[in-house]
Amino acid sequence: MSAVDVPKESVKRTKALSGVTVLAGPTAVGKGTVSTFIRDNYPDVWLSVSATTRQARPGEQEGVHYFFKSADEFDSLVAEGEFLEWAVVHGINRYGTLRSTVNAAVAQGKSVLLEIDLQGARQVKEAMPEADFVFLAPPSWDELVRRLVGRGTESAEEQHRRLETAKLEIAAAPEFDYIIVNDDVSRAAAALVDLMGLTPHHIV
Ligand SMILES: Nc1nc2c(ncn2[C@@H]2O[C@H](COP(=O)(O)OP(=O)(O)O)[C@@H](O)[C@H]2O)c(=O)[nH]1
Ligand SMILES: Nc1ncnc2c1ncn2[C@@H]1O[C@H](COP(=O)(O)OP(=O)(O)O)[C@@H](O)[C@H]1O
Repeated sequence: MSAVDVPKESVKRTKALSGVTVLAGPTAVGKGTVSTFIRDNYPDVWLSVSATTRQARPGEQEGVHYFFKSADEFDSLVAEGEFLEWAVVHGINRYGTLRSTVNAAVAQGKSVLLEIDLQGARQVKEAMPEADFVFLAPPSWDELVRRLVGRGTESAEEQHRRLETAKLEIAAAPEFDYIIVNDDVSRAAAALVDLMGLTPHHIV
């Protein structure tokens, strides 16, 4: 796998705060890790809980990590227009953001964060162009490969497939308003929270 150039950090605000921030980025860059860190350390951020057809993993709770749905339940939600966006991610499972939960949080003045994939980010951009779009980038291509391999949750074949997708996702970085490099989880989380107009406190 040949190395590809990764984008540099760019967090200078270029548009008005909208209350909705979309975080996307390539596989294994640390989207889940940064989101979990934010959920645990920044209660002022309202982290959207997605619906998914994938199986719950040990320790995952309904309504905290995801709303777990059967394929039929997911179909009904799609048919009823309940999704702000949804996509098939990594070829198998469907994931989507429920319109009602996001709208309710926005109406209450919450700072909403959606951690979704690139296909979903593009759909939100169509529906809510005023939202803030943040791309989470790896410090380097080699580090992204190390994180994917180090996580050890995919077969070698699946890792290869995800890295091919990651190249396309990295090429889409210019579609985003801001870029945060996930070099250090607490620093990247603080940069994101700062961008969302909230006070990033320092955790020792
Ligand atoms: N489009 C979209 N993607 C989502 C949503 N929720 C999660 N994802 C993406 O789905 C992918 C898989 O997430 P997850 O099931 O946690 O698996 P893991 O990232 O492989 O541990 C990640 O790329 C997430 O960004 C959503 O509501 N919509
Ligand atoms: N800033 C970081 N430095 C080093 N390792 C990281 C960092 N952020 C995440 N990781 C590790 O990289 C791997 C992929 O992170 P994960 O959150 O699962 O990625 P994603 O949700 O984007 O697929 C995990 O093993 C995680 O512990």
